[in-house]
Amino acid sequence: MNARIAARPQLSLAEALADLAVEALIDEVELSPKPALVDRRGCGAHDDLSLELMHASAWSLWATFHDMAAAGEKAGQVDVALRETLGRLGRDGEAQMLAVTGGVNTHRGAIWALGLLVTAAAQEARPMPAAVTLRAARLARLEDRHISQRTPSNGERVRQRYGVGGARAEAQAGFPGALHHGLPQLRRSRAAGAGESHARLDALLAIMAQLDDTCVLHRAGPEGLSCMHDGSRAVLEAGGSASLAGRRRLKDLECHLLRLNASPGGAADLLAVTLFLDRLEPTLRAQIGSL
Ligand SMILES: CC(C)(COP(=O)(O)OP(=O)(O)OC[C@H]1O[C@@H](n2cnc3c(N)ncnc32)[C@H](O)[C@@H]1O)[C@@H](O)C(=O)NCCC(=O)NCCS
Ligand SMILES: Nc1ncnc2c1ncn2[C@@H]1O[C@H](COP(=O)(O)OP(=O)(O)OP(=O)(O)O)[C@@H](O)[C@H]1O
Repeated sequence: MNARIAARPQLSLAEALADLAVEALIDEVELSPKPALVDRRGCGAHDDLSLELMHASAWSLWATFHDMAAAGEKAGQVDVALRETLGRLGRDGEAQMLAVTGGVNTHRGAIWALGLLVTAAAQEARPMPAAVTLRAARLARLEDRHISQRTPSNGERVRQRYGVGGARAEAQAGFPGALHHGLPQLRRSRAAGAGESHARLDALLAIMAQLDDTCVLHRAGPEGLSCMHDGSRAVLEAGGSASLAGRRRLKDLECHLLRLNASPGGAADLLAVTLFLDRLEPTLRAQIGSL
């Protein structure tokens, strides 16, 4: 069981879920190396992000995740009223994040994905990954009437230009990048004897090998996306990040992504989702006890 959680035996369900979400974000950013992303070595392809900023941003989101989970628990079911409450909490969370980071987007995609998932998890008697992602998808498919007509986001521009789905479609489909790629690879690599960091890195690569990541498309177009897909697949096919051949290919992949200024931020968010889903049921069973 997780030490931080174990030290607080009286957690409510919403508190335990907020802890899990923040912890998934911290573990994602701390994982090193990660190709062209912020990690303990540096800021990857980003000149406006740092490890410290990512930590401060993750911690600042605890209350947002808590309130989303509490809203899910109170509502008890998926409906438009809950979707609109989440929209409001998500926009407030984004504003809080931007206040902490001085206007830099550190975790917009993560607020969206983990926000839906903590809310869904709060409603599941037995929060197994497939059930929680399905419920989160049902929430994501509902329309929020209060979404304002803001200036198009980077994701919106890229979706229109290249006809890809992005963060919204990934959630509406039940997070296949995490459920069908990240999580199975994490568990396969562990079962094959890889250390935990290598297993997590392999999970990230399995996500990167297939995701239409709008962060990459926005910064480096289709060339960047193909480089990410092909390069990640090459590492896994060479034996994964724990093998020498895999590590050589990982180095090539990072050089290539950095040259293109491409950063797989969407894949990083889905790694956080993968870590969240991996721990969800066992942690809540140990922590809340009533599952
Ligand atoms: C859906 C969101 C992420 C906006 O997405 P959009 O693509 O328009 O914007 P933007 O480019 O700013 O952010 C997208 C982010 O998603 C991540 N991402 C990119 N590609 C993908 C992908 N294929 N799959 C998953 N995540 C991705 C990246 O981190 C990226 O930075 C979200 O910010 C939103 O709609 N918020 C409104 C408030 C709301 O309803 N909140 C609900 C909280 S649960
Ligand atoms: N370790 C990480 N390193 C970099 N980005 C990450 C990391 N973890 C998650 N991300 C995600 O990547 C996104 C940031 O990417 P990016 O800076 O490309 O977005 P942007 O603000 O839309 O675009 P840009 O800064 O290129 O104009 C965040 O929404 C965040 O959720």
